[in-house]
Amino acid sequence: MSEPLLSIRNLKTHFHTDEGTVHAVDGVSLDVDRGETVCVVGESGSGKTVTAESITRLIPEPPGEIVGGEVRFDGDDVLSMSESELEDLRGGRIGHIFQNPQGALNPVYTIGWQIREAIQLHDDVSDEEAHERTIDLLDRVGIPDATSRIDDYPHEFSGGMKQRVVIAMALASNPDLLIADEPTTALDVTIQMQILRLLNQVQDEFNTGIVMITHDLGVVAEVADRVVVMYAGKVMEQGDVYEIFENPSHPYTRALLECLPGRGERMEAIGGSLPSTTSPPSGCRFNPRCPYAVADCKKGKQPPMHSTGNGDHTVSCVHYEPGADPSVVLGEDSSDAVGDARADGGPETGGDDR
Ligand SMILES: Nc1ncnc2c1ncn2[C@@H]1O[C@H](COP(=O)(O)OP(=O)(O)OP(=O)(O)O)[C@@H](O)[C@H]1O
Ligand code: NI
Repeated sequence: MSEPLLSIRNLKTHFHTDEGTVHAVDGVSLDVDRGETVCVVGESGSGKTVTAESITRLIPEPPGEIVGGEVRFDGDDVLSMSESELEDLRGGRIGHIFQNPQGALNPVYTIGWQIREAIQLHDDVSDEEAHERTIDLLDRVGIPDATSRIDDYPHEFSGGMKQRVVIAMALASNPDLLIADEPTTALDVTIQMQILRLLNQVQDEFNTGIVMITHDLGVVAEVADRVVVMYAGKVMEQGDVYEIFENPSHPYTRALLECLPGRGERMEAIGGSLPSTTSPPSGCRFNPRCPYAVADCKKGKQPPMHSTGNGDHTVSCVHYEPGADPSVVLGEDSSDAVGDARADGGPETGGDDR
């Protein structure tokens, strides 16, 4: 198989604060292929944004510092790039869409001017051609009457239309990778769906890789090919979107899914709160809140990623260690299927062969 478009290995990003060192991202690995959407999910404060911003080194340094790991984009080592190489990458081959379109647009310039700037920053084209492409981009992101709206200022657009403008800017350089951090959170549900569909169309057309950060599992179900579940700076579980929804394996993922309306019986949020980021618990980060925690979960490091036996679905939990019994987490119903798949002797065999 060819190399992924984006490959993050064991990334560690810390913040040096008066209260101590914040381990915001603590050994995260993930891959994104061309044309693939990878959703990064997890509660507030789990390190999703810091992971995304570390990719093109957007985190404020200081207090932030990438203290370890590797980020490769199309084979290039991003963490060793010079500032000018990084500037070429940002808004060039990698486009960013942030949560709040307000912050991404400059209120004193027309949106046409801002998109033309984004085009000409990376492409040596005439004003006339940049103008044509601006209209084309606005058309493509579904802004009606683009020719006349090009001279409007950001405040003349609604929230949904502003986010479309931001997406047009991110697309100005025909990026290979889009990083979208909660791109629809500030928008109402109908607009949200339109924006997600738009990103999907762009992806189909240009084979763009997308990293989508969200804590909305409805969005995940809508757009994700693969899902990475983060908790307290660590990856708890990752795999194909169907696997994550059908066979959620980490107790944390299962708790997250049970919070989805219409899924489990429990609709309340997960009990307890995120551990201290400056002195996280030993063992699995989730152990203080985990109903299945045993002595092994409380010592040493975060467990390695163990295969669930289904494709590339992996989970950082001692109950999935080779030889362990995941039915502790999964309950009786699921023990057959998982035991069979793992082929290391589940308690009962000969159940239905799904
Ligand atoms: N500039 C900073 N200085 C100190 N700590 C920071 C800074 N930026 C982020 N952090 C800390 O890093 C951790 C991860 O934050 P991050 O913003 O990545 O979370 P998130 O998963 O994106 O949450 P949300 O869903 O709320 O956006 C948090 O504990 C946060 O307080
Ligand atoms: Ni965030």
